Parts: sequence; C-alpha cells; structure tokens
Amino acid sequence: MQFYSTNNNSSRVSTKQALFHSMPVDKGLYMPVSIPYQDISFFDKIAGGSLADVGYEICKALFAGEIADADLQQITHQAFPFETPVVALEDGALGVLELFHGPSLAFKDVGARFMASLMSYFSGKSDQEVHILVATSGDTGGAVAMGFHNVPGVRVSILYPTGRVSDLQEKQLTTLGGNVQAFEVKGSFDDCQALVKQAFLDTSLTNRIALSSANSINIFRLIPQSFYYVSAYGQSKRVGKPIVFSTPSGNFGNLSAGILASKMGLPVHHFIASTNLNHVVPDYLHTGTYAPKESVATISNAMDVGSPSNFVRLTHLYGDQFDTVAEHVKGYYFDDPSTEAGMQQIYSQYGYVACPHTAIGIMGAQQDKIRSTQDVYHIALATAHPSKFKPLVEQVLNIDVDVPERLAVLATRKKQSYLIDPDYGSFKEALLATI
Ligand SMILES: N[C@@H](CCOP(=O)(O)O)C(=O)O
Repeated sequence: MQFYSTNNNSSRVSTKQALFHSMPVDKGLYMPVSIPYQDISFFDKIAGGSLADVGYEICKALFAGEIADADLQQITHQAFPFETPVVALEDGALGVLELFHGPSLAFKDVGARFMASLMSYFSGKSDQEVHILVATSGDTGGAVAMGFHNVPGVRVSILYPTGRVSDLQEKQLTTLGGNVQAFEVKGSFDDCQALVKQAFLDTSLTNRIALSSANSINIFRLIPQSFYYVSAYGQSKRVGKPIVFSTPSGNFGNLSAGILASKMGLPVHHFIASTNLNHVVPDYLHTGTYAPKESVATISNAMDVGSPSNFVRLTHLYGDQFDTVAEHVKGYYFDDPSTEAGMQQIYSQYGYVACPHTAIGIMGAQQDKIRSTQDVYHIALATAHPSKFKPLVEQVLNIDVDVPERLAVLATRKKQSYLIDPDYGSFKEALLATI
C-alpha cells in the first residue's frame, strides 16, 4: 500500500513509514492512495469467518505482494483472539455490534492490537526502540497500554485529562508499569491531543526518539477497525435487509473505518454519527459548516472531543463533496439527561445494559429508524463494556454490574502518573526526564 498526506495529494509513503511515522510533517493525515475495491462475492465468501479470518482476508487484498500471506495470517491471528458478535435487540430491525470482548473491554483493542502485531512484524527487522505517544479521553489509552505492555523494543507514554476519565479507565492507564507510563494533564482531551501532535512536529524531539502514534491519527488504527464492519455484515446477512451502522463518535476514527470498509465495496445503506454534546460533526452534517470547539465534559467521556482528528479523513473519503457526505452520513446527538434516559429505556425495553457511549449509538439508531422511510437493519456499535463505568451504570439503572476479572484486578493497584500542565514545554521536559 501507499499513502498520501491529506495536505499534499502527490506525496507518497510506504506502509512501514505510515505505520511508524504516523503523521506527515505537513500536519496532514495519511490516507491510502487507493482502496482496492472488492465485489460482493468477496464479502459473501468471508462472511461467517472469525474476526481474525475476516481480517486476514482483507489484509491479503490490501497488502498483496508486500507482506507474505503467512505473516499476515500470524499478524491477524495474534491480534484478534476474540470476536465481535452482533447481538439482536429487535429481531430483524436493530442489533448491537459488541466490540468490547478484548483485553481492555473497549473497541480500541482491535486497532491497538493490530498495530502492536504489525509493528512487531516490522521491528523484528530493526534494532531501534519505538516510543508510542497516545492521547486518550478514556478508552484508547487502556487498549494501547495493554496491547503494547511488555512488547520488546516499545515504550508507551499515555496522556489523559485529569478528572475526566472513569476510575477503572484510569487504573488501566496508570497501573501496568514496565514499559507503560502515564501523564495526567491538567486540561481537556483536546489539550492532550494537541501536545501529542506538537511532539510529532518537534524535530529536536523526533531526532532523539523514534516517536509513533497509536491514536487514530495513525491510519493503521483505522484499517483494522474496518474488519468488524465486514464481520457484522457477514453476521447479519440472514436478515436480508440493507445495513445502517450507528457509530458512537468522538475523534471519528471508528466512523472513518466504517466508511473505509464501504469504499472497499462493503454494502452499507448509510452511517450514523452519534455523539454527545460535543456535536461539531452532526452540526456540520446539518449546516455544511465545520466549527471545532472546546470540548465539554459529559458522562460519555471517551467521546469528549471538540476538534476531531479524523474529520479531514471523513471528508477525503467522500472526495470533499459535502452533499455526498451528508447523504451517506446522518448525525444525531444527545445530552447527559437524554443519555441516562436512553440507558434506562434500552434496559427496560431490551434488558440490555449499555454503557453511556453504546447507549448513544443505540439512540442514534432509534432516531434514524423513526425518520427512515426504508426497511433497513440498524446496527449500533457497542464500544465499551458497561463495567468500565460501573458506578454510573449502577446508579442510572439501579442494578449491580459485574466487573470482568481482567478489569477487577486493577482496582486495588496503585496509580502512578506524572501530573503536568497543559503546555508543550512542561510535557517535553517531563517526557525527556523519564527517558
Ligand atoms: N475516544 C478516544 C479519544 C482518542 O481517540 P482516538 O480514536 O484517536 O484514539 C479515547 O477513548 O481515548
């Protein structure tokens, strides 16, 4: 594969460069020069396979002649020892695609583990240590920490906004130790993301350390996320209706991954961008004007992003044609009281316990269903396990929520983090002091 920068259509880098350098120096984002189109028989043939098998078949189409089939088989099967099942809420009308069965209990495991696996494949051929920088509003950090923990030749630094992630999310970020360290930033997720982006453009730093990103600014976080859309198509074929995906969205990597799958040929009727009060993209879809804002804190904290990194990819995927984007992507947003009411309605109607992010995805699907004139199958993406937000979910639904063992063991561990101001000088000094 080759990649261009969204700021320079004629630039070209290889898979390895895009993976390790993550972000072009011109401040754009990498995009595939071409997305190999597959006809429907391809998707029908791989339907029903495991996530690892689906990923392997797509990788063969993407990386043919570049990475040997046997290596792709190893990369995908090492990355995905779990599944992403579609669970029916309303038979033939509404389902949830559960993406939280991986180690960190969030959809980010898919991208983070694929990246770790692919980086190990390439760095097996080099001696240089890679330093992964990642900004998180809650879920990415945990998945990256677990995905790269104790991976030889890799060091991980996580930046998160103090007081704006759940207790168990914070434990995932701050208790692993070893090659994983956390910086607690006195600011918002957008501040964390800005610090990471500035680090990539700081040559006095990048000349000393081989920096790489595991946020969705890295195109190799998005490519594997397209696999579960394909898997969901396979699992839902029996319904026999066009599919609409409702994607809870913050940085818009997850939605961009779905659109990438549709550009590969996956039949998707349309997408829904479901957000919380950080609704700059739904606003854009309604007005045509994109106006990033300061993020506001909500109970669906992982989606508290005011300036989504992947907006530019979203528009590039549709050739910068607003009418095409607006036709294929609908936007809905919900404030906290509506989210809590939605969690209650989903529990009482379907007996389904949804985290606030997943609830927003389901509510987006329900809103769209009301407006839809076509008989379609709505699939909402369930992005995180409800236990990651145990106190909130228990209080809103008045139930006990069990915490899976892999998360429960973290609860008694001691948090270790570096508290820093949200300015680049403080971050750089703190980062260099740890090396
Ligand atoms: N929602 C994210 C924010 C970072 O987004 P990413 O997709 O760029 O990693 C989180 O939970 O950290």
